Amino acid sequence: MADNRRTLLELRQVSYARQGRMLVEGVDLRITAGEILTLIGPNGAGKTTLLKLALGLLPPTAGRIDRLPGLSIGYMPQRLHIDPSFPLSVKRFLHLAGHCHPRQLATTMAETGIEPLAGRAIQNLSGGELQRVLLARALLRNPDLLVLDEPAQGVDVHGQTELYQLLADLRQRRGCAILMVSHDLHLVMAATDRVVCLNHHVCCTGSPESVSRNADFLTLFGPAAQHNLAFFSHDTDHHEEHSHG
Ligand SMILES: Nc1ncnc2c1ncn2[C@@H]1O[C@H](COP(=O)(O)OP(=O)(O)OP(=O)(O)O)[C@@H](O)[C@H]1O
Repeated sequence: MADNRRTLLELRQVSYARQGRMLVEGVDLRITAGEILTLIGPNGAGKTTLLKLALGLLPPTAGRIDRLPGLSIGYMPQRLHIDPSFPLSVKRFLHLAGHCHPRQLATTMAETGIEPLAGRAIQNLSGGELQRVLLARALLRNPDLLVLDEPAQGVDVHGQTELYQLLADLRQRRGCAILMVSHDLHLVMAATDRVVCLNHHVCCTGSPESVSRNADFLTLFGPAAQHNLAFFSHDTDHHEEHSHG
């Protein structure tokens, strides 16, 4: 991607209300080409709702959302309903979802390390295996922006580290931006350029270091945040080398 500072997506004062409840309130958010931006926040804070607004799956109640014309987005949802009575191999699932060239399918499966799963029934995959298949599906769109809703859910601790490393590699190799929701605070802090802490409204935003020191962040996450800081300090130098600021 030639211009790494190009704005891909911008939300201005975006709100979303449902049944009289304000789920997202006055959010400003800008995603530029090639950056990794992570949304954190407690359960029910509106993170998934905000992703759906950004994707255009929900219409905002107020505010405006601008997407770069022709922007290609790959979305990995938090949940996927698969009919257990309709056996479907991983390869067929990806083929149906991707409408892509067999060579592109093979490359993407290699990139995400799921070749050994090709013939397995999608219904029988473990949580971590399924997450990689869903990531591959999102990549088949050749996205400028990958949107991932809790990509590491159901993945064990070792697998989580690998998954975040894979995301960093994908960004490096493909130059795509990544917007993701995560609860794995300490892992995310090392694997992201910018953090947005959401509790319906944006509580704080900035580099991982600045957010992890922010009073609102510490209030929201309490002891978990302190724990996180201990982990994060190990990774700070490493992260700084790759930071986009
Ligand atoms: N279709 C809907 N109708 C009514 N309320 C909804 C709907 N979808 C979500 N909500 C509510 O909106 C709030 C925010 O939900 P959302 O899924 O965006 O939160 P989240 O931050 O992603 O949570 P989690 O971390 O638990 O996944 C929750 O209280 C949820 O119950």
